[in-house]
Amino acid sequence: MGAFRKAAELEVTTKTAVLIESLAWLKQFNEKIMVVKFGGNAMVDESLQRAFAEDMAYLRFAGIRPVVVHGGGPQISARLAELGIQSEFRGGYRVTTSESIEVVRDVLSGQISRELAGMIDKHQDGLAITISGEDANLFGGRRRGAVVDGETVDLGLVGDVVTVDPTAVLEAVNAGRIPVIASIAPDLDQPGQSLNINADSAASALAVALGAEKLVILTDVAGLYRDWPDRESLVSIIDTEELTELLPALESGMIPKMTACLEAVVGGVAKAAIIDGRTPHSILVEIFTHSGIGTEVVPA
Ligand SMILES: Nc1ncnc2c1ncn2[C@@H]1O[C@H](COP(=O)(O)OP(=O)(O)O)[C@@H](O)[C@H]1O
Ligand SMILES: CC(=O)N[C@@H](CCC(=O)OP(=O)(O)O)C(=O)O
Repeated sequence: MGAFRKAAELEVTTKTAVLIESLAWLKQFNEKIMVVKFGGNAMVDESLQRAFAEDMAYLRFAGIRPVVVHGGGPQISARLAELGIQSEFRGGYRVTTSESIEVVRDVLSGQISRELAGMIDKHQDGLAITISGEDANLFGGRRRGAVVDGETVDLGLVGDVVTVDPTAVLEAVNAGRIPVIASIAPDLDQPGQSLNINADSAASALAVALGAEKLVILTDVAGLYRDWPDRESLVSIIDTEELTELLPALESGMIPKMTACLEAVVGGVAKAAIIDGRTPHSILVEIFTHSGIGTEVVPA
């Protein structure tokens, strides 16, 4: 009986400590915009998507204003494979043809945005609103290449976000809604043409334009590893100067991801964090505890 009571008391003390630790963060982030990028590799099963939707509702009802930008790389590759089209990545970006851009749009705006919004809406009708980067003048893009082994290579219909009109997103957020955004943009140089935008870089450009307090990127690794794949080399905090030096040594998906964090923080976002989205509710630990998790990028 004594031991049982002690265990119960300890459980209450632990829960109380976690709840009260969140007070500092609830105050800091109250009514602030937080851009959350949900990577395609972090949403590989429905239960992770459901937990993510729950977290977004949690943030919103805790007084924070979350804005979701989602990816869908593995899902786009799967759909292309069904159509007999092979995926090719260069420098972390998908080489995109006029055929594959239609698939990119279909999977991102037509499928994933709707699925995520539907799951968020389960917490309150009309809580989420889907917005594509092609809607309401949200993004304007310009074609870009990638640098591979010191050479610039062509990526086809791939772009950077060069203009952001955040009006529609701000209207949604001010109405208490959670925007769910797909990373595709009209090409400013070629009217009628769409460009495939890496979702990390779209999230970063949007975070800067919105003056977001924080950018959080959910992926399928614990964070940035300095000597990938050495699991002992996880970086917990890095400033923009050190990251600028490290960037040329990075490979594959980490290139757009860390570039996005760097550009967000240089652009005025106070912090950018990369966390493991495969652990359900990891974002709550990142936001509401002192130690956080994953890798945090801060100003130099
Ligand atoms: N230095 C590094 N640190 C962590 N992950 C790395 C690193 N270099 C390459 N990677 C790879 O990058 C992947 C994450 O990028 P990506 O697949 O594009 O994710 P997402 O779909 O979430 O955008 C990791 O799963 C890992 O395989
Ligand atoms: C240009 C480019 O690479 N675009 C990405 C867009 C989706 C994305 O970024 O998805 P993740 O966040 O899951 O990687 C692609 O086609 O895969």
